[in-house]
Amino acid sequence: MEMGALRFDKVDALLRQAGVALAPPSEVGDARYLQAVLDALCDLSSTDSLTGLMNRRAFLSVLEQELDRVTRGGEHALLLALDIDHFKRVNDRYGHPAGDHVLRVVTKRLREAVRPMDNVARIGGEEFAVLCPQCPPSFATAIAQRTRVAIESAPIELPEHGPITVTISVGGAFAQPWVKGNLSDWLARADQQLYRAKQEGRNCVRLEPYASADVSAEEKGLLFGWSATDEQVADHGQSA
Ligand SMILES: Nc1nc2c(ncn2[C@@H]2O[C@H](COP(=O)(O)OP(=O)(O)OP(=O)(O)O)[C@@H](O)[C@H]2O)c(=O)[nH]1
Repeated sequence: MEMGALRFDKVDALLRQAGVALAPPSEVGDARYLQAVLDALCDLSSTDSLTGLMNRRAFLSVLEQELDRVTRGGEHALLLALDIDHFKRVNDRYGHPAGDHVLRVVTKRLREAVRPMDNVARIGGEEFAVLCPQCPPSFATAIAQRTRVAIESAPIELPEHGPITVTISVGGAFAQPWVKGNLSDWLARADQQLYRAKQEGRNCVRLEPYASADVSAEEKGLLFGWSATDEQVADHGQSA
């Protein structure tokens, strides 16, 4: 392929604007340059530019993979939906830049409040989500409360305006092993709990009640076409 036949003016401008500097093809060769452009565009299209978090599109893709893993017999996964309380008032009182500052501080605190393996994303204006893989339901309340407390526990210092108290409401829902899950259903269930948290006073956590799924070997076979031998292999794999 002739590099001269491709137009790079728009992509160059976009990457420069995003602060991405790539070595030119004359230095690294055509193939490596093209790969670097593709990688940079992938990063841009999956990142929220204000907070640096994964955006909704990228998060849905991660969630889909996790659902698949859990459905095939992994451990439970917890999805948290988190929303800043009365965020409109922050914008209205202190201005949009102050609101943006709050979004960045909330991001930092959420990242610090969860495990490195958990995925934090910004999925809407003032709405965040956290995916906690391998999360036994008995840990869920503590994890969700940790995120809530991380935001409430210290005021956020607004440049030019001083400290304000910010709180979040948190809703959570599980993906269960051996249950064929559905992405939009999982999101909707977490959102339902978030709605409950808002209705029941804000600055609180509401998790869906956990129902254990006892799935027989026969049902697993029907769901995934597994044989008893497959299952023995999988069980040995897990306990090793
Ligand atoms: N500063 C800033 N504000 C944003 C951004 N995205 C969305 N918003 C604002 O987020 C606010 C959301 O307001 P509402 O949906 O009414 O929710 P709320 O005021 O947080 O109220 P509750 O969620 O019911 O507690 C609106 O004022 C949006 O303009 C952003 O990127 N930056």
